[in-house]
Amino acid sequence: MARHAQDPAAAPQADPAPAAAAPADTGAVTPMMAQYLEIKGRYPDALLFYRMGDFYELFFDDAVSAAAALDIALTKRGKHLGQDIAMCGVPVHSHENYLLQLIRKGFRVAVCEQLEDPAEARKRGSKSVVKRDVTRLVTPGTLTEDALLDARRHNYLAAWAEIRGEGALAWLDLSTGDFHVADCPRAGLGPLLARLAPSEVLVSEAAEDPALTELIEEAGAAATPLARAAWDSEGARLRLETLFAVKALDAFGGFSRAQVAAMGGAIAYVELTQRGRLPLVRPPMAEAPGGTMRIDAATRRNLELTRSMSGGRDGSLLAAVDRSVTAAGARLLEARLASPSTDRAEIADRLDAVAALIADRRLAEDIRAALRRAPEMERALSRLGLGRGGPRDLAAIRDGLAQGASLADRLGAEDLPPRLTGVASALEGHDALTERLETALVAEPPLLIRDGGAVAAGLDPELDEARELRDHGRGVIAGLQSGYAETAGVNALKIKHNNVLGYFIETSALHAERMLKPPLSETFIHRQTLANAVRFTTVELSDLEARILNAGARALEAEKKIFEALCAEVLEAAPAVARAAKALAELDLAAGLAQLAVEQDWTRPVLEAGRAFVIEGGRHPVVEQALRRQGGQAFVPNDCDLSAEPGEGAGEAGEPPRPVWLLTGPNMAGKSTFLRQNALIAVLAQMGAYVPAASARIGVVDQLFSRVGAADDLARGRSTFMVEMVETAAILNQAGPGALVILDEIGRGTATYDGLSIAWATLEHLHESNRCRALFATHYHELTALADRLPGLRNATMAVREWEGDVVFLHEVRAGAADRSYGVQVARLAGLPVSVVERARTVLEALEEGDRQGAGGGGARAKALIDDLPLFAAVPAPAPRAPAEAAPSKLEARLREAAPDELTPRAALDLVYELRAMLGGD
Ligand SMILES: Nc1ncnc2c1ncn2[C@@H]1O[C@H](COP(=O)(O)OP(=O)(O)OP(=O)(O)O)[C@@H](O)[C@H]1O
Repeated sequence: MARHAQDPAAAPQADPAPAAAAPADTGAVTPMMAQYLEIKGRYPDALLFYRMGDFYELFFDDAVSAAAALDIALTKRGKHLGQDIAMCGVPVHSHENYLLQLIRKGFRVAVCEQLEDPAEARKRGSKSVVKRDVTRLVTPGTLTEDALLDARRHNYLAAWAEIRGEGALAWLDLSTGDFHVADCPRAGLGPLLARLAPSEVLVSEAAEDPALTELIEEAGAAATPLARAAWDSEGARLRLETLFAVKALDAFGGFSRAQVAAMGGAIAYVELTQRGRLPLVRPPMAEAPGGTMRIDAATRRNLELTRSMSGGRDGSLLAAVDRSVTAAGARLLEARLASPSTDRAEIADRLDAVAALIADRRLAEDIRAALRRAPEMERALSRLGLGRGGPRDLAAIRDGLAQGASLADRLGAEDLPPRLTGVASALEGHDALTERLETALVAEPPLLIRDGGAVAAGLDPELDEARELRDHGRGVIAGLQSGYAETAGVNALKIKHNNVLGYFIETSALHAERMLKPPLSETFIHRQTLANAVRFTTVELSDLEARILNAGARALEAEKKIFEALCAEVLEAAPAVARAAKALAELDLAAGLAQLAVEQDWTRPVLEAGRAFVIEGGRHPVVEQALRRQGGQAFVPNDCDLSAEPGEGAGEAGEPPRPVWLLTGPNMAGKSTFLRQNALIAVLAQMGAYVPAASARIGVVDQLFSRVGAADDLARGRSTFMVEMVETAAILNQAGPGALVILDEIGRGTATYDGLSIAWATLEHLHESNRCRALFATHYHELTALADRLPGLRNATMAVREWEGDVVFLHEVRAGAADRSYGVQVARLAGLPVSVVERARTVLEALEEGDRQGAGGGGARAKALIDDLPLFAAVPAPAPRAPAEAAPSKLEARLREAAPDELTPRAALDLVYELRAMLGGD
């Protein structure tokens, strides 16, 4: 629990609390309160952490909000303009935890520090206030502390700009320096945010667009408006050129005005929050349009790419494929998985690296062993860049580079594909810096430089001497004592210490005689004569004393100087160090994917130019691993061929392509699993991983869509069915020929016939208009008849066997259509009461019988059955629906619009014929 700075001991060095010295009700404002209000006035949207000695204090409304959010005591202190001042505080030494809680709850925090020693302030007069100012504005997107970050995830700050209808998104991880930008029209913002999952998104204040804010918040990020001036593309260009110390930004490639504005907005915000300290940002990388597979938010959720449905990492594809041993490797894996490539050369390059490490298992093992010992360099470097680093960050760079160098040696001896030779060369050439850090730092330095003991012995004679004095002052004095005894020829001479004189030389009155006379009196200076002892000092002794007293502070000063010099040297080499850090991440990723492929028996996919999609023996990576963990049934592999162009498929030459599969089969038979596994195989293949299949041949997928009969989205006030339809509409409007679409039980959220009709029309649209590769699972068996009419449609079904009235799932996908649903059997497996299952079975039989007899008969029969059974007969019949609720039939509508008075006999007869025809039948 945070204590409160109310007792004077808690804030020994601080000046009086804001109102403590204020006459309680005169309304006068103390100088300190004036300072507080002035600073707070500049940060109206943030909680102000106002430093007072060992505490950060919060006042007024800030205190009320923070005390509630942190569950700490809220107190009162003094008055301001006649009102009590609310106050609460958190200790400086443990403030990070509180900071994190506040940021998670959506607050921003301005950290206001004391910029001078309180003693300095006192020199200006007893009433003067310690100088203070905000040194940092802490927001979700600008965190750099390890304690506040998830090591295995990026923490992106994104900025979206729009100039004359052209949009762009820039994203920056301040904790690693990664900086990217891409064209991003408003319509593409949702999917891109879903991919990046930034924690904060900056938009122009001028936009004032609630829909935009809603979109950002839906992506789980905080939306932060930024003044219009920050986005001006010319100002932004200058800001970027200054940051990267280049004459023209073009040095990094051509950027559109919107891209420059977005990048400039992000950097302006960083400058604002870091109070002018320029972070170590890597030169921006522009993402080529269409360079990655487009996957929207709903698809990501559905396929559980990086998060499972329940929101955590467990159960996601990411968790199932992560074999990385470093945090940077894990971050790279997530970034790749979230944005599979569409560039075949790039994919092949990545796969070559994985293949090489599968071929040489020894090498892969050695790499992983070395990486386990390599500390996090990216975040250490970024903290050093922001002046927030410590000795341990330097040690991380030292050890990371050292591991890198030994890895480079190991890799250099092998014949490797380009990506791995590139890694090796990025890891070479840091020897001078590594050696420098090795000689300068102790093996395990402390977290903070002010703790002392970071710099190794033997580096700096001045530091060594100061430490010697600090730690062994007594020994040095003892050495001096024996020297003096010899010089004076007085064995009984002692060096002693008291609080009045400090160190002094003491001898008996008898021996003192000689020392009071020349030549000894030139060395020994008389200080005090007591009854039977005389005390002396020497210039050397008082000098030594002063040095012993200051030794601790001097040692620390010397360490700080060396630390700063080392930081400067590391920052000088920052771009190369950052490249080495990236290279280690790349190596970790490749070695992890190789490990995964070997361990899970995965295969290298073949990426093609056309629209093939031939998977043999495909498996679902997450379900398969879950089944294996449970130790029960093995996963049943299944083939899939959605190839869309003649000659691409696995079948006989001349067989027409059937890119759309309609999958039927009972509940629980494995339809959803099959659908998803094929999408996941495409994602894995294009991120550059091996895939869970016996073989896979895939024409690059540029858009991936997946929809499941949706869950309610009550937060947005949409019903299940509405969500499902909105999402389906998005697919039908967007999916192009390169898309892969997965639709699971579309239409199930409404009445049977409406659902069936919608599913029907959707399937036809996919086949006729979108002409993409698609998998469509349904319970509407009626749809299977479409295979006769749509040449690109193939019926497939999940095989089951019936055994003693129960259904046994074989999990095999076969050609053809399911004959029935087995829903009742599945209900029985699920443990529905026997009476209910039996009743359901009877009702089902009646309905099926009715169906065979024609539409009306079934209903009548079911009604008769219901009447038969007391259980159901006891339930009162539902009240008849109000006529207004029922939509008028065509017949009724036609009749209603007829005006009898105006009809000629002939027209009336025609109307009768017309109505009779509408009625249908014989
Ligand atoms: N190929 C397979 N091999 C082994 N087990 C499988 C396979 N496919 C699915 N299963 C098992 O069957 C369970 C149900 O699968 P899934 O949810 O895909 O069925 P479904 O047909 O979509 O069901 P519903 O229609 O009720 O949604 C899975 O959780 C898994 O345990």
